[in-house]
Amino acid sequence: MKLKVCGMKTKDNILNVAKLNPDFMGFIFYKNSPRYFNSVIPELPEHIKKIGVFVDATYDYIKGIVQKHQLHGVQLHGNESPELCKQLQDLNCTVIKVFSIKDSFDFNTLEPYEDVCDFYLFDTKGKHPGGNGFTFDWTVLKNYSSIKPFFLSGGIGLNELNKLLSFLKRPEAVFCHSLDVNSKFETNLGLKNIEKLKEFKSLIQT
Ligand SMILES: O=C(O)c1ccccc1NCC(=O)[C@H](O)[C@H](O)COP(=O)(O)O
Repeated sequence: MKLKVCGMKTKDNILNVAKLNPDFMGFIFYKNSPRYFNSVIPELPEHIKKIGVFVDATYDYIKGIVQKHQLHGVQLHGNESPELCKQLQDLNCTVIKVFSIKDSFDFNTLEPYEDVCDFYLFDTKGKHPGGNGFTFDWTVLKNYSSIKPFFLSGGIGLNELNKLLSFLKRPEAVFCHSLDVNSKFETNLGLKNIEKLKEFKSLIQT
């Protein structure tokens, strides 16, 4: 199972997380987030994909950030249109379209995005567009009707491990490509706990 660590902020912490070799690292380019990234991403090993997180940003803003930080992909947390996703794919960017779930979800909503994004990411619907820190009912994914690989996100931490490992054995997890973690591994906003991440990574990869 692949791992994305999201909401990175400071140089030392970014470099320490990078030593764990996650598959993706996420940087939030949404000014209202306490994890807003407004700095320079230090050089990372090529195999760690740099993902920019946006909420209802314009094409020009996203394109500017992608070019400035040499991002591999974008993660879209707002009401971005399929047309915008297509434009971003044409930039040679991996597009991860986020859908937030509370108690239920109409998977027909995904249909217009099928051909214009590379991954879906299922997060928990809460007060904020992301980083809410609690899980949604993963059994909702029993109705997942696509074959597109998805990221599972929202409140995932070490305490969720047993539930997570049993979810990953279920048929509805067959297209689960990566786990996305954030606030449950923080010592402070944007600052990740390396030991906890190391433990989590080893447990999801055994
Ligand atoms: O984390 C944020 O502050 C944030 C704000 C606005 C949009 C997205 C944001 N985070 C994106 C992520 O990928 C998070 O990892 C995801 O929402 C799960 O977060 P958490 O529930 O804290 O594990």
